[in-house]
Amino acid sequence: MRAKKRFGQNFLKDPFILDQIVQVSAELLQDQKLIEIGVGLGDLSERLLSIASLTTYEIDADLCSFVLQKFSSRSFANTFSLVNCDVLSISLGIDSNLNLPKKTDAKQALHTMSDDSNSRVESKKGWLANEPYILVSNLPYNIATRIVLNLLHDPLCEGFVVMTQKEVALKFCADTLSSDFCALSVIAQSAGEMALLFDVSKESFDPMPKVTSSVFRHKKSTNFTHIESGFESMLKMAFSSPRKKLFNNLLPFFKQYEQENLLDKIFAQESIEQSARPHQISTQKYHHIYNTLKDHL
Ligand SMILES: C[S@@+](CC[C@H](N)C(=O)[O-])C[C@H]1O[C@@H](n2cnc3c(N)ncnc32)[C@H](O)[C@@H]1O
Repeated sequence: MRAKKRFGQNFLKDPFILDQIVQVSAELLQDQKLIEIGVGLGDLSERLLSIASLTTYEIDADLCSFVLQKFSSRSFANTFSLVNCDVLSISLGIDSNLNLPKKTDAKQALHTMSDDSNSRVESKKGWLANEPYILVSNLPYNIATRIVLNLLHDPLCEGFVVMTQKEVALKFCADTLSSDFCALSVIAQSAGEMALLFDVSKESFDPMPKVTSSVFRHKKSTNFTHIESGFESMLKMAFSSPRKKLFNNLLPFFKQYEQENLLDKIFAQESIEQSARPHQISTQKYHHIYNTLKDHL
């Protein structure tokens, strides 16, 4: 079976790494549904079936036929469902975009976005299942960031174990003060607990990718509340020039709500130095900044 580059097909062949992924997944899994993105040649799916029933989403019809044929002669203790579709065509039902609200009706936009998000959480519709689930995947690298963001936003995704390029994993798992700390790290920490687990060398795959990969784990916080798109818009501005002062990056965001004076007060109240850079501020402080702005509108 020839790998298709456009679908990010780098198949994980190292049995030791495959077993390690299954082991950390088993530790995370309780009674949730188990879901995988990308069946590939079925090596990870086959091992995951030893711990639970599994639903796998796969875009490539050729791989679906190959794996169904391969599995036809085996009997698994658990049930396997293979869904041939593009996961990104499945509606998230939650607004995860990082676009700024329109300047003309900025105040209205900020309120509308938070109102919408509350009602969405209550609707109990998830991205990849309508019941609590854990996702395990060696992700297609070209869409890995989008997939991880979707999982972080989905209240029904209670956790995941994924492999991405190391560079992406470092961003999602970075802590304040690290040079990798960015908007993705703040979003990840807002949703729950992240842990960078281990690196995987290029040689573990066929075909070999150009870069090293890393496996990381997320556990959704038990008191998870929806991550508002207004908060994400603020983060986008905060990290727009990562080496510049946070104050200057945030000023245009506050200006559009006619609250530039409030930014000074928040910095004083939160004991944030005017010279602070975006990566030096904790996730908690970013929430305080956003909530104080919202309280003033
Ligand atoms: C990096 S490979 C991993 C395959 C296998 N799980 C493994 O570990 O070897 C990524 C898999 O995701 C599939 N894929 C790529 N884009 C997808 C999409 N948008 N929706 C569903 N599956 C996708 C690819 O066809 C491929 O099988």
